Amino acid sequence: MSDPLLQTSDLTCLRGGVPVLEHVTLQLRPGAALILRGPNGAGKTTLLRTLAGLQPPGAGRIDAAPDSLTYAAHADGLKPTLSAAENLTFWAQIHGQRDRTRAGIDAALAALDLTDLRDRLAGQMSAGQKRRLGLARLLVTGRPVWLLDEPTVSLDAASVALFAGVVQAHLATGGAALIATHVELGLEADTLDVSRFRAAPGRLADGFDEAFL
Ligand SMILES: Nc1ncnc2c1ncn2[C@@H]1O[C@H](COP(=O)(O)OP(=O)(O)OP(=O)(O)O)[C@@H](O)[C@H]1O
Repeated sequence: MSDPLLQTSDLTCLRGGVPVLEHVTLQLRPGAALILRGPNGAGKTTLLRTLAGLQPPGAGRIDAAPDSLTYAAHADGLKPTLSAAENLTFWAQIHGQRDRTRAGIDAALAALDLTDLRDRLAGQMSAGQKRRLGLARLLVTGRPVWLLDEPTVSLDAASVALFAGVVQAHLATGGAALIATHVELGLEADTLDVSRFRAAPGRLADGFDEAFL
């Protein structure tokens, strides 16, 4: 069996400096998707943010190759005054994919059914179109592990199916995905209910840095 692309052991995840999850142990191997479940407030976003490096763990380990993770958060994170193609070019460049060709950008647009909107400013797109463009960014990062927080928000049924196909194709090429979602994506994947890692009511972690609210 191939080595995991992402592995945590005994991880404590903090929010606002207070432990939300404790003893999180998971593995993600090439070709695998893991669906994160749990009621509102259970800690799915907190776990993804911690894995993405947006806040330091309170304890435990995260093992992944350098620059192997990319995070698609609740917000689309688009530049409204750039076109769809310009947004993807920008995103490819900040992920060090400077040689990403026009064909690569166009392929990402096509995968999310955005070819006709190639030159449309992101700020002039509908909510679902913006979300599809936000998801197309994943394809130009060159990163194998996708951390996805409610990726299907604003998507209609056809777009949910389209996106599920994009994830499936990513897995088929040896990628992996950790997906927090309340929606059934139809992927062959294990599920993990983060409620089982709920931390005991806690106090502010030692050395808490307010930069990580
Ligand atoms: N900035 C913050 N400071 C302190 N606590 C926070 C902060 N953001 C979220 N929390 C708390 O952390 C806990 C976990 O929130 P989180 O956003 O990870 O849940 P979730 O499982 O993603 O929920 P949902 O399904 O609603 O998206 C919640 O109790 C929430 O109120």
